[in-house]
Amino acid sequence: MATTTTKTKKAPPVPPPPPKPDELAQTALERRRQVRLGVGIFLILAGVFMCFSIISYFFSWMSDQDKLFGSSSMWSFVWDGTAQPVANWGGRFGAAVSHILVYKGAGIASLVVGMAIAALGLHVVYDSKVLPALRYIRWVSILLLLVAPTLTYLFPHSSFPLGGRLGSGAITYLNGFLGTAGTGMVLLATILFFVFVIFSLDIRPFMDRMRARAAAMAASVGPAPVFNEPEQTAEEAEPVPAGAEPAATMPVAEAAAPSVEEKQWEITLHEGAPEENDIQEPGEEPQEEENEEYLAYQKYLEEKETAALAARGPMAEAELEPEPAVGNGDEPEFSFEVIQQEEQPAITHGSHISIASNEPYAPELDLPDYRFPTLDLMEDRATEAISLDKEELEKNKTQIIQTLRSFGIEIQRISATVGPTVTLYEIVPAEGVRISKIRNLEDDIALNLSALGIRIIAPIPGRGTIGIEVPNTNKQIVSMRTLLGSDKFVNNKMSLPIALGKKIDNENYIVDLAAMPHLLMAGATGQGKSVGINAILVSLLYKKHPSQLKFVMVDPKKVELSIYRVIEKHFLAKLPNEEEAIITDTKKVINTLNALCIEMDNRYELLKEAGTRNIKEYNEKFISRKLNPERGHKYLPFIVLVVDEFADLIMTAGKEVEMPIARLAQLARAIGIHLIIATQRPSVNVITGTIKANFPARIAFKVSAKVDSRTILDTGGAEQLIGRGDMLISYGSELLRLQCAFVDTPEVEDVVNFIGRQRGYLSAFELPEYEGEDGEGAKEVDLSNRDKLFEDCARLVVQMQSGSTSNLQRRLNLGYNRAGRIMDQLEAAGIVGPAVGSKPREVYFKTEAELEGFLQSLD
Ligand SMILES: Nc1ncnc2c1ncn2[C@@H]1O[C@H](COP(=O)(O)OP(=O)(O)OP(=O)(O)O)[C@@H](O)[C@H]1O
Repeated sequence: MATTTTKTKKAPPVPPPPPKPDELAQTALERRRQVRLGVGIFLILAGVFMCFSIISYFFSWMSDQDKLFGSSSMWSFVWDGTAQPVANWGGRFGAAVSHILVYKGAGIASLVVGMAIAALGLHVVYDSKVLPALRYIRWVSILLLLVAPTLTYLFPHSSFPLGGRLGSGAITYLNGFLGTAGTGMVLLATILFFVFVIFSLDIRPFMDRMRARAAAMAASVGPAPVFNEPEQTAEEAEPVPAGAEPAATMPVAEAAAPSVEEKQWEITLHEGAPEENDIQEPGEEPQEEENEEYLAYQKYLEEKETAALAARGPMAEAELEPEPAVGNGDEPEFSFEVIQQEEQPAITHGSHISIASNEPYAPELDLPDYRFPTLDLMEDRATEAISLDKEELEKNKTQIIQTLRSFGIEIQRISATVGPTVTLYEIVPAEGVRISKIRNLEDDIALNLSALGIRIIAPIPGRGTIGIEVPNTNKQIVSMRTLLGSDKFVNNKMSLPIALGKKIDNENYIVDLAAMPHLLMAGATGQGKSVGINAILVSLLYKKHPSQLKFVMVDPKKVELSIYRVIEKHFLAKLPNEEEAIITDTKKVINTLNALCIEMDNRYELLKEAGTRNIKEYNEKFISRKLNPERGHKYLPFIVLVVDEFADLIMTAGKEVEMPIARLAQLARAIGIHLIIATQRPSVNVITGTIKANFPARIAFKVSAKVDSRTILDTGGAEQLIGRGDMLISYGSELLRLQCAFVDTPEVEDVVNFIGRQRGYLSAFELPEYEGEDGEGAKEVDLSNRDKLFEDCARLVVQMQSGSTSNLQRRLNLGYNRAGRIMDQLEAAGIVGPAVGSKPREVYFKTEAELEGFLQSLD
């Protein structure tokens, strides 16, 4: 059987494929990395070895030097295996290296050579640029050249070669050339030169400060400055209107934003149906007019702004028109902006006052570049104007006539005024109908008309008619922008104009807070208080320059006013050393209120000295440079204290808050401190008699019960409001229904950010320091100079066993400050304990007999 063997043919060995070019590159890269690593580690070890050897040279140099000098050459010393062992930690090689570097080289300073080599090794390991090597060489050389001669110069007789040959050689040469003193000076000058170069020091600010101090000292002994009689009237110095540039660059009249033609929408219902033409749709023509003028005005502002930016150079223009971000295929777009902050000198309040000039003083020059917020920051709500429903008017009119007839009241005439949220039907009753009859039927009429929030005004003061207010089905939002752009707002001469809203006849309601002079706002939660506060604050921000107005903000709810934080350096005031300008902590509120009381007293002193009766007269005198700043006179900005949620403060701090508030409310009007206090709890223990007596202007938003309305306004009506900014304001003898202007939080944010982005003062306006009663920085009380009523107060306190300042005030008819002073004296005498929050102080004497004995011992 034949066998067949199949020989499998061996395949020839396949050569490995040639490496691809990028693989080659990769390998070369890897090899380079490894070489670098090796060299780097070598350098690090060499540097460390060198340092070790040099350090040990300090201790071993004497014995090793003998052995080294005993050898025929350095070379044979290092390589001679039979030579005696050396003490250097680096062995013979280390001893030889350090001998060369220290003894023959630069002494101790040679250490930097070892350190530099190790550092260079680190750079090589981490693959940094080689350039640092050159930098190292430069700095090492400088150090060696400086340190070696200096050490030799300072320790010329040291046995150790501190400066090495380099040091001794240099000093010997310099001593011969300049003498010892000259050498010292050259060394000092060289060291100073390098210190200034290395640390980039600049002595010019120091020199400037010294010069300024010298000038101030010279001025204080020089002649007093001359204060000129004014040529300009106070009116010319009036504040700049909203939206306008400061008066220095643009006259007030020119700067005025366009006025809005006020329109009243009145229909008169003659014998039934209203005439077509009687009704004018709100917001059509006037709105257009306003827009046109407004746009022109905006264009003017923009042009001005562009010109100003152009004047500031190319960087500023870049801010105006940022380069578009360039996107590339599917890569995400990436753009960045570098905001260059111009270095500006710090501005403090009244900082430009020392300008020697005959010109009237202009407080705005503190921040001459300040731009008022522009109207475009406010949302345009013109489209939200109502379309008046004639059917609704007709229906309501018929119902009113029929209801009154069913109660036996005939009417002569009825007319309607359509407001933003309610329509006022004015009725003239038939002859012989007594108004008291209608007033008595108020509830029944309201029930029959069965509309929510009906309010009857019988009679309308000064009109002799009876008013019935009926809410509109479609309510109009009152646009803040319209109010701020209105002629009445822009061109008024009020000190603190606030645009509150629109009256029922659509007239803009703009009043002067300075004349009010304080404002109390109350209403149930969610009815528009915060919007109202924002409307007031925004109005003031549109009208006042940061030098003319400061706010003290108290916000126990912590969220409502925090938005205004960004204008701290422009418009806010706070206690010295206080971090937060918006106060949320009750204890700090008490201190701030008391600080405001001190500010008030200080201002009264200034007014008295100036012989003026109020802040307006005082500032006018100051502006016309009739008051000397060196005698403490200064321009006084208005201060507006805003408290959002007063109830919270009263609940936690009670009298401690109520007393300074009442004091401020009573007295602060003349010196330009005004209060705006809001609460959602209109109860009698929050809005107390004292508070009410001092707040003649009060606003009520919708409340839940008539009693609350009475607490706020002393009359009912607020319970019938319809919410969402519908409000009643009691001011003077008037009680008006208003629709509050609407300003949304993002709009407020835009306004404050617009201001906050601008250059402000160095810090917030500082109120006077107030030391709390609780002993932090305890006041020094002089018991030898006790108040006349000290003993009476002591007896009263012991009788009542309660150390309460307000008790002293009430019982002995004392002022707040005096009662506080006496209480401090009682504490210093050890009759009462320290204050603990709002609680009365502890009385240490239990009986009057005990006290009498103590009082005699005091005498
Ligand atoms: N003038 C207004 N015009 C239109 N809507 C308003 C107006 N005022 C308030 N509103 C509406 O009512 C809501 C609540 O208003 P706001 O926050 O001012 O109430 P509030 O009384 O401050 O409430 P709280 O006491 O809880 O803070 C607003 O979000 C807004 O929708």
